[in-house]
Amino acid sequence: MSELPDTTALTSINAHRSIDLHDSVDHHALNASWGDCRWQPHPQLVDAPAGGWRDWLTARGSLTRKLSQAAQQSITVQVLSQGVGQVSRAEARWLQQSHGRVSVRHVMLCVNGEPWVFARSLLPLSQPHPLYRAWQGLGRQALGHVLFNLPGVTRGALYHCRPAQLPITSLWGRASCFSYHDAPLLVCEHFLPAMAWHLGLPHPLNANTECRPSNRRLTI
Ligand SMILES: C=C(O[C@@H]1C=C(C(=O)O)C=C[C@H]1O)C(=O)O
Repeated sequence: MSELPDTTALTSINAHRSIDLHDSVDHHALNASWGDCRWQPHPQLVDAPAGGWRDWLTARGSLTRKLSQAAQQSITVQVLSQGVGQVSRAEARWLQQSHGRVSVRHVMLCVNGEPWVFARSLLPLSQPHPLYRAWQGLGRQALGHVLFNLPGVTRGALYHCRPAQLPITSLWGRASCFSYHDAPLLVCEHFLPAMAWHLGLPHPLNANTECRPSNRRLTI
């Protein structure tokens, strides 16, 4: 089977947009440092997430839809980048792609312009992927709209990571592998302080501390 063409090398789709988050984000650093994220199966964290966090970490439906219901507003997808990118060893193992190329999509799921969730999704390119065309055409449409409206897509077990494992301020993270006609697609989602603040979720490290986000925003 021939490799699918993907001419972009970590192309920033929104190069003209500036990101002004709680921390300044060097996107390439963000991509390269992803390997530091330690995913654990749910039972290992079973007692850790307090209060409403458990529900957010274990819900298996569309996160975009759940966020939109909780915020009572529509969610906007800000695409940070999409194109061939680096994957960590753990991610490569997860996708069984130790030598293959992978297309990496980084987005912020935003409410009122504030980033609530950072998501990193990976689609292997080492052989033709049945979701490749839809993936390439996503733009600002949420990946969840494709994944949860396509019969035959299945979702594997959810894994979690503890807060503060990204170069931006992140709270709990969750990840799982979707499968369509045996082709995998890995979706990793990290909850951000603005979401916790607006939804009244407890600070993951100190239940008595509020998750007040910085007043800096994603600017477009
Ligand atoms: C997977 C979903 O799609 C969301 C949208 C994403 C995107 O557009 O890149 C990525 C991760 C998700 O949080 C979902 O809604 O559950």
